[in-house]
Amino acid sequence: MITKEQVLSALSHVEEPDLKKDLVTLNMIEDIIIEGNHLTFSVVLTTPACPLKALIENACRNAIGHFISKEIVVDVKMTSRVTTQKNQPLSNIRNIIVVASGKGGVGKSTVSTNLALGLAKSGARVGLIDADIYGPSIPIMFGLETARPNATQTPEGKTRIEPIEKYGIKLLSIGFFTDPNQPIPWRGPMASNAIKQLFNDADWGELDYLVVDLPPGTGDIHITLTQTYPVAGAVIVTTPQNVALSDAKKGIGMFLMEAINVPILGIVENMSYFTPAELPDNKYYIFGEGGGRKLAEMYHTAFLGEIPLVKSISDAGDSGSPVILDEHNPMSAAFLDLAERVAQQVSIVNAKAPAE
Ligand SMILES: Nc1ncnc2c1ncn2[C@@H]1O[C@H](COP(=O)(O)OP(=O)(O)OP(=O)(O)O)[C@@H](O)[C@H]1O
Repeated sequence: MITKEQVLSALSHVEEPDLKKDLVTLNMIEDIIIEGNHLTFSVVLTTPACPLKALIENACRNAIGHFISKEIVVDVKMTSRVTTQKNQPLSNIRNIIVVASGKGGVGKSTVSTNLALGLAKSGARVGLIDADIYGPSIPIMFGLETARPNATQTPEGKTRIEPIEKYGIKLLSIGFFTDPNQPIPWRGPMASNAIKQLFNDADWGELDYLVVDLPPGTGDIHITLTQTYPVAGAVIVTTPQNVALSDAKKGIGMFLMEAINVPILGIVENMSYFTPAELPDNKYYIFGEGGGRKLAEMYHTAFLGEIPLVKSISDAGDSGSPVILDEHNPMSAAFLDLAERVAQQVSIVNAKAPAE
């Protein structure tokens, strides 16, 4: 008969590749049940979107086989408990991820949308805030142009806004509160207050990740947000052109300023190459090649992936059904990979700076 101690001792040889410690030291092993030669245990990952799930499961099986006996029937349950970012004042929201770009029109909203849905697809509880006061595009991308969230008054006279739920996530856009045909000349404090309301007055419930689609560039919203609600990290979206890369550097520089101090989770290069639908294996690097990857290397941050320029992404965005929802489209897997890489980086940042 094997013992729990033997199991823990065997699993202490399995390292979590990102966190660089063994699973037992990281308290990731739970619910060990031994019945004859049948062993069951759970591995509690730091995110359901862990890209190393299969690898860790395999390593656990091998460790039991190698250090105890190959005769044991091993049943590993891969579960997760999402870690919380440092100093998060909103107790119900574990991690705020901002999506930013230096330049406009590079695909920030497309990435935010598919990232949020990708995280939800892996099993996480996800919210999405469209804080792009200059051109909120999330309502169109979700087919919610005419939606208006319910707002109620609490007995204390406070407004409670109910985020709209669609495709398994909760969302709010600054666009739900404005007339799309009536441009608003946002002044600094007014914009900052409107954004704060989306955080403070909304009934988000419990969230593992709140993704925030920021306006392009660097401005009041970025400063208000990062100073009022510490964020877990920023995802920077760029296209391969030099003009976009140079603006992306300014965006990164802002997050790294001492007064702002937001970790960069990584760089996504959007519209990396063009692939015609009828020739899916052909890649045309029309805007140059490798710029996003070089930028990531320059700032010692993760390169989160290349997303090609394909008509289906644009069509999906326009039709209110984001491309990640279409499992037959290869772009669905590409965005799911992206979501896993982002979740992985959040876990790494949290492990380096555990909540106080
Ligand atoms: N990889 C892609 N392939 C094809 N079209 C794309 C791709 N990424 C984004 N688009 C399209 O490009 C347009 C701009 O994208 P999006 O709104 O996501 O950019 P943005 O950076 O958020 O813009 P803004 O500066 O307005 O905030 C949209 O029509 C979108 O569907």
